[in-house]
Amino acid sequence: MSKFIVRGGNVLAGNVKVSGAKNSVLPIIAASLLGEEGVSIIRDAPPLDDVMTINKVLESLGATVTYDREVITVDAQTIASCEAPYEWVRKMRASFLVMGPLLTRTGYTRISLPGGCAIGTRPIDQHLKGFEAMGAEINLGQGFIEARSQGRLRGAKIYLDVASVGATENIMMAATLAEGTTVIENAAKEPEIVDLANYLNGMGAIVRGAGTGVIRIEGVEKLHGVEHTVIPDRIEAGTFMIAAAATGGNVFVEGAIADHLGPIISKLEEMGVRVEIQENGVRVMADKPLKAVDVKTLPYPGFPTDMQSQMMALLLVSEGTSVVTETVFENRFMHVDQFRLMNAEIKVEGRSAIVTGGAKLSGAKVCATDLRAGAALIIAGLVADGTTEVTGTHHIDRGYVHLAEKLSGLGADIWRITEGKEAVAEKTTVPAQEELPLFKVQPTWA
Ligand SMILES: CC(=O)N[C@H]1[C@@H](OP(=O)(O)OP(=O)(O)OC[C@H]2O[C@@H](n3ccc(=O)[nH]c3=O)[C@H](O)[C@@H]2O)O[C@H](CO)[C@@H](O)[C@@H]1O
Ligand SMILES: C=C(OP(=O)(O)O)C(=O)O
Repeated sequence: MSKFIVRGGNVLAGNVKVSGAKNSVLPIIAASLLGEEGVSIIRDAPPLDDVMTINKVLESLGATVTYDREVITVDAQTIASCEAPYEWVRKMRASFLVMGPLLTRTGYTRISLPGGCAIGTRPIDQHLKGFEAMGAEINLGQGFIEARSQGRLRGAKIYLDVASVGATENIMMAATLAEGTTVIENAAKEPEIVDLANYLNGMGAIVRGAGTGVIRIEGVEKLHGVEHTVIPDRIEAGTFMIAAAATGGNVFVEGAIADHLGPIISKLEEMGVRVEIQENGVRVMADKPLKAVDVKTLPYPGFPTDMQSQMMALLLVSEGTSVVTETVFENRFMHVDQFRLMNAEIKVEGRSAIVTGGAKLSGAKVCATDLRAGAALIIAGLVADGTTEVTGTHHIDRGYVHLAEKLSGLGADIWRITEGKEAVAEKTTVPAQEELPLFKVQPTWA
């Protein structure tokens, strides 16, 4: 049992460095399964629990994965299994991203169904629709999804009913080794999609249009390992920017790419925060009372759902009433009840939350109901009177590297207690690899 203890009242100041993006590195590691020749080297890979989990998935498939000081190497020349086990897939939805690479490389895959999770039901129909359009046969049963193709997948035109990040990535990866051209319409445009496309192109794929609503992929026969540096995490950057603004601070967020943070910068400026864009990062300065603003989450380049709860924490201490509308996930207001424990006044009406600003937040015992809710509660703790204890730290460890140390470096009074001791989890190594059978899976059509 572990928890963060935050004593509110300190103004954040100084410099904080952003780690590599969780939502880039996870699909990139999955894409490494496409490398039939050579080894991939992935730099700026953050030491997150999610990264360790996907590495375990790859190891369970027979790839050799090493992790050392934010550098991952993946040797996927030999694949021993096409089945991603429940043990790992249940821990993290992004494990499902191995389906596209495995299916296109070997013609068969069986993956445990990723469960629904706290923030919404999160169906995978668009991923499956894409694979089917490319000629795969899909079977569901006993908690697994099985996909097989007779011969190589075939390029197809696929219109996504929702601009799903995961479906765009999975289909894009599957299309790299398909026969002919695949066109994904209404594709997601997130910077992480562009990072993945760059990685795939480095492996020898031909992907064009990533970052726009139409992505075109020409299938090739074979891909190889490549060296790649992951982009900085825009959500982590945004979290520090909001923490700085909430405390009336002056913080330089090193590595933040302003182009990826458009809606966050705009909203902060509307509220009266000064944001200075520099070559290697973004400075946030808040030296006067902040104004309430309305926020609506949307797919990129709209306001990210992954920043909604942190933004709500900031709106709680701004002047006036704000309306926060969540359009991406149907159940992403669970932090509201936790904020209420801290004396917040928030009314939820359907997909909108009406936030009464000017709250005198008071420290309380609260629980992180998901990853970003955890960060938001810590931000609220930074400005609350007294002490806040945040449990549910396993959610936070999925997506933030050394959060307590980074905030302490900015002057926050925050520490972590693990099993009664003052400690901070260090996660820099992948647990020892279990013995795996080393036979090579051949494509079903070979
Ligand atoms: C590892 C990763 O990159 N995670 C991010 C990714 O999640 P993820 O890729 O799971 O999110 P999606 O973009 O797929 O989901 C967006 C919406 O589409 C719906 N949907 C999705 C797929 C599908 O087949 N059918 C369907 O209806 C979902 O239920 C949701 O309402 O994008 C989300 C939206 O920006 C972020 O919050 C997550 O942090
Ligand atoms: C929802 C998130 O991630 P995931 O899709 O990995 O659950 C997130 O990063 O906030």
